[in-house]
Amino acid sequence: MALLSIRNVFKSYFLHGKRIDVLRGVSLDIEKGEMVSMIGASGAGKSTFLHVLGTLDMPAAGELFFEDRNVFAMNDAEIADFRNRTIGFVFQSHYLLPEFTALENVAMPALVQRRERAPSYAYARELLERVGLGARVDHRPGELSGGEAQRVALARALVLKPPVLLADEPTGNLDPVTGEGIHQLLREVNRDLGITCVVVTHNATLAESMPRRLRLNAGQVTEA
Ligand SMILES: Nc1ncnc2c1ncn2[C@@H]1O[C@H](COP(=O)(O)OP(=O)(O)OP(=O)(O)O)[C@@H](O)[C@H]1O
Repeated sequence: MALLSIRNVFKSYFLHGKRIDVLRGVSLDIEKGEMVSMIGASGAGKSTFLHVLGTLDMPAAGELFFEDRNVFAMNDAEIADFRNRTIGFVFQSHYLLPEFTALENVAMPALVQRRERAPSYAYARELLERVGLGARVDHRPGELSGGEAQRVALARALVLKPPVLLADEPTGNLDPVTGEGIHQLLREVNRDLGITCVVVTHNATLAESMPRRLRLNAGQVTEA
């Protein structure tokens, strides 16, 4: 059984009386432990796809299964709980809280969503060491480089130990060398922690380095 299975998903936007059909019957299986890249032209719908896959947005039609669980059939509270337990997100912007340290930012989801205290700090510190920031735990976001801030965001996305990580242009704001460092970390997260990763990227070289490559075009997802 696939870890994630999307079935016949449709999603349109309506703006100023016009309808944009972004996802037009997308079906896709992602197996546990896969490392998948997704490319596609600007505006093709990659972010839309990732948001639907991550339950941040609901489609007009279609199904999402996580193992044998029918996710879109759940109520809102169940979907939110599913998302918190299952999916880590990294976006193009890091969205770190400026008044908190790197350590506090990474621990935040565990503090807020799981109401933990000590264990989350220990694991948050371990994750910051894993992303090479053991010496920056007390820095606030304004005291970090762009690449370092994105590494903190990656550590934060992992603190609840999600089985799935979705990354939307995680290197879009970074220079190529720093971006490659983030992709390397994503590969390590996939290999060492066994986390299933889907990475949307404009960088064709990085996309091609992933074991499985998808393309979003004309509302359809195909193997690239
Ligand atoms: N909230 C919205 N309301 C109306 N149209 C939207 C909305 N969000 C996205 N769109 C449109 O839907 C299409 C797909 O957008 P999406 O952000 O998913 O594309 P993308 O492939 O991620 O693009 P990019 O690579 O430029 O980030 C675009 O044409 C966009 O203008």
